[in-house]
Amino acid sequence: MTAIVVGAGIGGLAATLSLRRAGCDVTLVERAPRFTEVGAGIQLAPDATRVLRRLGLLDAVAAQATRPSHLSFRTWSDGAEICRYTLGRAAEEAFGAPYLQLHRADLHQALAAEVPPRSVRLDTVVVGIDQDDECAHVTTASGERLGADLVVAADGVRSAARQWLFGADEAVFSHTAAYRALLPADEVADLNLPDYAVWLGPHRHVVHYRVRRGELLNVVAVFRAEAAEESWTARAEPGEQLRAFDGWDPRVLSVLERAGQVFRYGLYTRAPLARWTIGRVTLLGDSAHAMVPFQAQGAAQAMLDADVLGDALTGAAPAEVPDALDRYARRRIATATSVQAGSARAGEEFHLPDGPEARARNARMAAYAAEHGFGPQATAWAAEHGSGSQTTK
Ligand SMILES: Cc1cc2nc3c(=O)[nH]c(=O)nc-3n(C[C@H](O)[C@H](O)[C@H](O)COP(=O)(O)OP(=O)(O)OC[C@H]3O[C@@H](n4cnc5c(N)ncnc54)[C@H](O)[C@@H]3O)c2cc1C
Repeated sequence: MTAIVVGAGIGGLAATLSLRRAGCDVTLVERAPRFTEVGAGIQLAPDATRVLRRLGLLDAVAAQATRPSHLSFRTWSDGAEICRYTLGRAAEEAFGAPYLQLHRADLHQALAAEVPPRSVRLDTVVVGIDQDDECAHVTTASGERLGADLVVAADGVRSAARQWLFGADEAVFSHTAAYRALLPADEVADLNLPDYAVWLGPHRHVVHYRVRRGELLNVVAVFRAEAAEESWTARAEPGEQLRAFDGWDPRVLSVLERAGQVFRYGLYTRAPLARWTIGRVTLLGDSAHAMVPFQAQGAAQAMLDADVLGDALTGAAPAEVPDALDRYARRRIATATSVQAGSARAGEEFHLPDGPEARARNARMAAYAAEHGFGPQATAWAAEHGSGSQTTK
């Protein structure tokens, strides 16, 4: 079985490894001249770290990561704790895999290191995908045509493949933007910050957690915005983010003040699709289900796609590829779509203005944490997939 994967982000790399594990000969095509992952921190919930374990990469990734003991939700103005959700060893025992926080580049490198260089075509832009009964093809900007039994389009939130397959829907601006920065953790040691906290305020929130074995503090401030470009490398004006957080808990302001380089990122989504697959071609990752990051699940869902795709192709003959891709999409669409909706809802809940609705939200969260210990997303996921040492299957 041969496969072409378009896009070497976290989704495309995980798909390449999962397909290789299923016995496919994979060519990974990426437009960038070298493997890169910009941005800062990423959180991997147990659904994603179970996939890393299946790929044989959990130990290597965990060695670069931090494992928070809990997530603390706080109020914006005085920092009072609304509730805390258990993570750490208790979550690992309950869900059969750890909750990890790490630098995106560390995750990307761990995945990329497992792809043999002869399987990779860098600096190669895909400009078209077509297929017949026997074969799927990609056409590159230099006019080359590559063929395989299947093509996986993991080309991100701005996916062109999605438009070629399903028509002209565009990435949609979520009217939220994220300021992000990385600080040496010892520069903020005097603030006694919780290791992992979400500070909820009117129309905005701040998240921080530690990466690189705790040496760096990753800070993300999210707020409503009229417009913002989708770029990991656009710098924010100095002080721009501070004005937006006037009156916040002094610890949050101190962190934002000490952040040297701040980057601004507009958050875009794609509408849910009823189908991801046509014949021998399928979408995977953000191209299929880009979502706002308020449940930290975009990359996790891409990795779950990759895992299920590999299983669907295991033992399939080339003639069975369309059926196998259908099985993959049927197993993934409902969950990914519900996580997309849940992430959008989390944003609305996080950004309530001060008043009765925000107080009711706080009371709900505190009651939930007191009863379950874990957050609602983790509890729902365990109910769907089973907990303990079972696999994701
Ligand atoms: C601020 C923020 C915080 C986040 N935090 C988390 C988190 O904590 N946990 C989590 O699970 N998720 C998180 N996410 C979501 C996560 O980053 C994405 O869901 C994930 O990176 C998507 O991976 P992907 O491989 O699908 O797409 P991408 O990473 O966008 O990769 C697409 C690749 O395709 C290549 N490409 C595109 N077009 C072509 C073409 N025509 N030819 C060849 N190559 C092409 C691109 O160069 C790129 O390398 C966050 C997102 C944001 C914005």
